Amino acid sequence: MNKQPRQRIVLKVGSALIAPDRQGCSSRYLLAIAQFIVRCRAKGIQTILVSSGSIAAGAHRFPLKPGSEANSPEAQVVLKKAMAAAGQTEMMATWDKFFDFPTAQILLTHGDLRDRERYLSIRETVFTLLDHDILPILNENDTVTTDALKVGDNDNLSAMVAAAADADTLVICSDIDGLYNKNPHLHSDAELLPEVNKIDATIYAMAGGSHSDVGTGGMRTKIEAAEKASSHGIDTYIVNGFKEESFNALLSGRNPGTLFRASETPLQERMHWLTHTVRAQGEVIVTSDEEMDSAKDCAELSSNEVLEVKGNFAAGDTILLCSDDGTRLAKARSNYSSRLLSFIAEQEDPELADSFTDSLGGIVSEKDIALLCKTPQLEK
Ligand SMILES: Nc1ncnc2c1ncn2[C@@H]1O[C@H](COP(=O)(O)OP(=O)(O)O)[C@@H](O)[C@H]1O
Ligand SMILES: N[C@@H](CCC(=O)OP(=O)(O)O)C(=O)O
Repeated sequence: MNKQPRQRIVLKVGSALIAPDRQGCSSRYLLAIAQFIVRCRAKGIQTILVSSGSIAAGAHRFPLKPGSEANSPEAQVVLKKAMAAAGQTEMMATWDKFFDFPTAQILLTHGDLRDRERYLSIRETVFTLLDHDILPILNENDTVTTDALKVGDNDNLSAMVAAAADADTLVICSDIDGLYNKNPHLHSDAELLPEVNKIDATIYAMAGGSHSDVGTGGMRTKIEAAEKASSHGIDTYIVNGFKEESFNALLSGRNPGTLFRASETPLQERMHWLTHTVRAQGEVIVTSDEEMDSAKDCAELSSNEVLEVKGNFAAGDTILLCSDDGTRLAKARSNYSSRLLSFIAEQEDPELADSFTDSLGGIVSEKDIALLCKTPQLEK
């Protein structure tokens, strides 16, 4: 489905705004946010909500029983999943009562987003809901997800949703005015950055973690989200969701927080998905003198140039191509499993190795390669 010639906003609302004291959902801050959604829609701006808060909203249903074992990390995870299940319905009911139009719930995990078919299916569902003036409300499906399958924070999730939905703006509503040059909860002289045009290691170095009982990720995950969104041509705002003025400012075209400008050379949808949504299942190390400046160069990779195969991956999984000096060259879908590729790469006779790839095809295909601009391994 093609991008429609209209504005589309993804609004991400953090837990602190939904269930600030973990005593169920509170309408205290949501009214201004709901009004913003209503006013966006009245202006013809399509709106999608990514709402955190199921765990914080459900927490009050699980008072700690005397002598219970709920303090071990494993028990905490189990408890949070149950809180999310109980809190999600309460959270949806709370949003629903603000609107005189229908809402729809979409719960997903990273496992859904990294699978191309499921990703496209989510995309089409969102477009269909928007076409019918229904407000999509998304959250991670915390109850079913596992470490391997989760996105883990709704900042990154909102950026993946914004890219999937071809949005032009992502608004992250937080408990603070925007990105400061250092954590303002620790440094009284911290200064707010109104605009960020380039996200690099200096910007990441400004970000600390969360200080609240309910937030996940702090500023770091918001910058990651802004980086993902920007490279898909999406402007990202971090604003203070506690302040009604933030929403008035946005509606009148002013920036109330920090604006991360969209890249002027955005990635095309499929390349963006490969770069920012899919996670690599393994690595293929190639000699650093290899020319890897284009997708065509990568697609011409031969098994003789493979130095090492790391991790366990199946044919069709995504891998990182790295050079032996640690530079990340590209992300690509592998046409080989890790076992088969290792077997071929270990052949001492280059002609024999070539004969395998001649009959089985290239290690990666040109259409499934996203170049990574030669980023160092530990950039962030
Ligand atoms: N450089 C920074 N600028 C602003 N906030 C920061 C910074 N570094 C760390 N933080 C913390 O990030 C918090 C916001 O993230 P988080 O607690 O995850 O909330 P949310 O629920 O909105 O996602 C701030 O309240 C602050 O404590
Ligand atoms: N999916 C979780 C929220 C995770 C999250 O990122 O929370 P937050 O930092 O408050 O946006 C929930 O619904 O409780």
